[in-house]
Amino acid sequence: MGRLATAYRQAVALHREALRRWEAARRALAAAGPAPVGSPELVARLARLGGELVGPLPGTARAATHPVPVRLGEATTVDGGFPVLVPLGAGAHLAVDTDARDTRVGELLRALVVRLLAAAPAGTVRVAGIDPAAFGATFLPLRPLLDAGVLAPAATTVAETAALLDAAERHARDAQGAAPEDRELLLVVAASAPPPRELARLAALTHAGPAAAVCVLLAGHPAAGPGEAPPLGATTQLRLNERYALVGDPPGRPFSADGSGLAAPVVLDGDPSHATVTALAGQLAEATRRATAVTFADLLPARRWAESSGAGLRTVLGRAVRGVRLGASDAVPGAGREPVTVAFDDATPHWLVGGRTGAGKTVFLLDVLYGLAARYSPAELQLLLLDFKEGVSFTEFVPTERDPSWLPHARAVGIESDREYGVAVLRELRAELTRRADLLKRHGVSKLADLPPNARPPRIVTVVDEFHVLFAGNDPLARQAVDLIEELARKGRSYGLHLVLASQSTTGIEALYGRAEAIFGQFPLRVALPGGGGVLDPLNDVAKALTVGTAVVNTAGGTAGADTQVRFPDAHAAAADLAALRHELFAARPAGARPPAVFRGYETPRLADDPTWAGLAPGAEPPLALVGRTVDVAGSPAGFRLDASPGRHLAVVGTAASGVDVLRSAALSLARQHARGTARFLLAPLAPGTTDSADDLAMTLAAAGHPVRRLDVAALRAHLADLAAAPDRGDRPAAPEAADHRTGPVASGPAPTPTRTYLVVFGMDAAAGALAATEPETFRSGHDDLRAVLRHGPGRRVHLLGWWRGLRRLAEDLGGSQNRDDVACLVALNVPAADLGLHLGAHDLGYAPRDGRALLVDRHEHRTALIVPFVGDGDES
Ligand SMILES: Nc1ncnc2c1ncn2[C@@H]1O[C@H](COP(=O)(O)OP(=O)(O)OP(=O)(O)O)[C@@H](O)[C@H]1O
Repeated sequence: MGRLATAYRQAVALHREALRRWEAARRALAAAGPAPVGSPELVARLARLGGELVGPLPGTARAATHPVPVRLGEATTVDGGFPVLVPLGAGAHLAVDTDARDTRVGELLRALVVRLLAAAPAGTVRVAGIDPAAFGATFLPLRPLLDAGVLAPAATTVAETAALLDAAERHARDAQGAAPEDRELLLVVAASAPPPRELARLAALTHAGPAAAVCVLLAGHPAAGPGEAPPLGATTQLRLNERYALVGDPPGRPFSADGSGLAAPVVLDGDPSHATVTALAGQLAEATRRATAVTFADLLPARRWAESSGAGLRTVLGRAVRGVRLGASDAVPGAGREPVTVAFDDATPHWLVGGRTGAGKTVFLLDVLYGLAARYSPAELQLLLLDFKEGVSFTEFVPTERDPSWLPHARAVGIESDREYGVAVLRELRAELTRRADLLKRHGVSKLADLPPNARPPRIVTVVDEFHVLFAGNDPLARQAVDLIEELARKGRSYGLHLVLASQSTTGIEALYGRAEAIFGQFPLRVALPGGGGVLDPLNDVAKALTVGTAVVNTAGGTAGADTQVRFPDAHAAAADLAALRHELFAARPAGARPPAVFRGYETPRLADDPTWAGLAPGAEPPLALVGRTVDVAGSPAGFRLDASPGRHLAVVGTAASGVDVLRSAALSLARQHARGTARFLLAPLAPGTTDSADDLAMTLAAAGHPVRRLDVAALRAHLADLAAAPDRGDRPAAPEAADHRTGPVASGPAPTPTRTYLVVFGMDAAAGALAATEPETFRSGHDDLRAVLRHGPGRRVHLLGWWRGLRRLAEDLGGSQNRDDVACLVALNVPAADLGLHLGAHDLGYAPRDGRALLVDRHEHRTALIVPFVGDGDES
């Protein structure tokens, strides 16, 4: 009877008090005059008013620094009900004697979580759940909050609980050291009591005070005497009976004078609706996204090109993500603002970047490159950019038709690079390393940083995207690439040469077996993007929970504990800003700056577009037969000088139809180096389907004023005999053929005398039968004549340009591979590398035949190079 009477008195008193405050606040609000709806002033006033009556307005409570009143249910009295609010937040906790397997407790806990989250500004409360008894089921209805990143997956095992407590204790320590406005509240919700050890740690958190910014909601904690459960500090205790909850005195705001708590029984609030949870999660996710968004502008320095690369290069990657790791693989990210800076210097000379496809690797690299390019002038920094995937990672740094600007730091850019191109770039770098070693020696110093500023060359950052392609396979090329990378990684630090190797898979690269440690040991800075945990130590699993737009940066070779989680901006989304910066840097480029050398693996170069072709003019001696572009850093012309040495002929070998184009390029480029009418072309389209090409070529040559004649097999045979027998005939045209294709003005004047003869045979192998036959009178075969022409022709200004569809046929025509020097210039198309090696007597050619590529071999010059042959479209005239 006494208890009921007390409850009644308390209820009436609470009602009166509430009415009194309401009235006072209403009057105060009115007296203060009107405030515009939505104004911060009105919000602040309402917040004060609301906070005093029923709890804070949504999104305004500073629960990270002060307890805030949160409703937990309704007290029932004979006069009716009234809401019961208890203080929760930093330093104010709640315990229930029953665990969440009682549905009322689960519902209450969820309601409190939702209310606290709703009350505080977005991003200032994070929630971590412990639920050993129900294996996390208590938190399932809050799933949208998990997706929004404010709730961590529940700890259900002892290990997970211990890890969570580690994190919570770390959080408490950090918060105690942080300014109040920087604190975030960690709400630890135990749906059932963990084992005694962990329970004791949880209890200790309730004694840590408000500065620790922790709030504990602990269910299944009987408010029993000492010894049975660790005592809790600053905690409102709830006891459940069959129908009601009895609410103990809240810390600092007791209901009773004697410690007996609220005298009225309380009906606890039920679950928040799913719609409420979803809406809240949506708001929080959006607010978190906005609060933590990092923009491209965050990466840029206040002034362009203001920094010196003497001691190294630095740039801002993004912002640190402040997060509590809550278990083996989970993190609840918080909104960090501190910029994360990374460097290429003595401590972190090279970087290894990992991330699955679509993880944001390209974006990350663009962020880094623009960040560096904005800070350092081209005199301080140069870039070599190699991309081995299909894509457009670095295209924006090179001039295009649409945008002729380029990044002035870029020296060479490879897009969809060939491995051979990659190796060529690495070779250039090694040559640079040697040059720098000499430079350092001359100045008597041991590293770039010690050179006087006026003698110091720029640091060079080489980025290799999808580097596993470069090392793919176990062929000589892969081994060369690995050797070069190892040397550059080892020595680059002192010489200002820095490497960034990025890949979706950094393991299982055969060419690296046994050497990965030695090589990657030189890459102390590791960047793990989503799916890129392979670049970290196997024991370091921080990268597991990464989402696109975040990365783990580790400065200790991936070892756990040296990690910073960073959020970086989406460079793709800021394309306009990037372009603006690029144009700004382009406009500021030094006088005489040259665009980067560009290699586009997908490109099919045309003779007519080639700068070397454009520069060809009559009178070149010896003339150059252009066939394509070399796969090297400069994209240098691929061709052969046809001088007077025996064997200066061209054999194009392979079944690929591009053989026709190669011959065409060679013939047209040669023609361009002769004055009108001074070169004679004998065209023999012997392989099926080559007649049109030969006719087309004939017309173009004739239009350029050169005498042209079409030959069939018999005529070829006859001409070979003629050319072999009459040493001086090469200089003169045979009478009837000279005017065959003459057109235009040339026909009107006296014809100049051709000084060279080019015999262009489309499908030399088709003539094998005819050449094998012996002349009855002379006993000479066509092969005898051919071989005589091959040996003596160049001396008489006669050169053969032939396409053989098989290597064996070529060898037979030459009379065995011992005569291989008789045709010293070779363009091998789709010829198996082993056969080619055998023919050339060369091992380890490192050539893999593929579309759009050929191997150029000049036996006289000991030159072997991968080339991209020209394709013809008849535009060269
Ligand atoms: N910081 C970021 N914030 C938001 N979105 C991002 C961020 N970084 C990348 N993305 C998005 O992720 C997608 C993939 O990015 P990106 O092209 O860089 O991936 P990648 O790892 O290079 O993929 P791939 O290897 O397949 O080319 C893009 O749509 C990009 O807009």
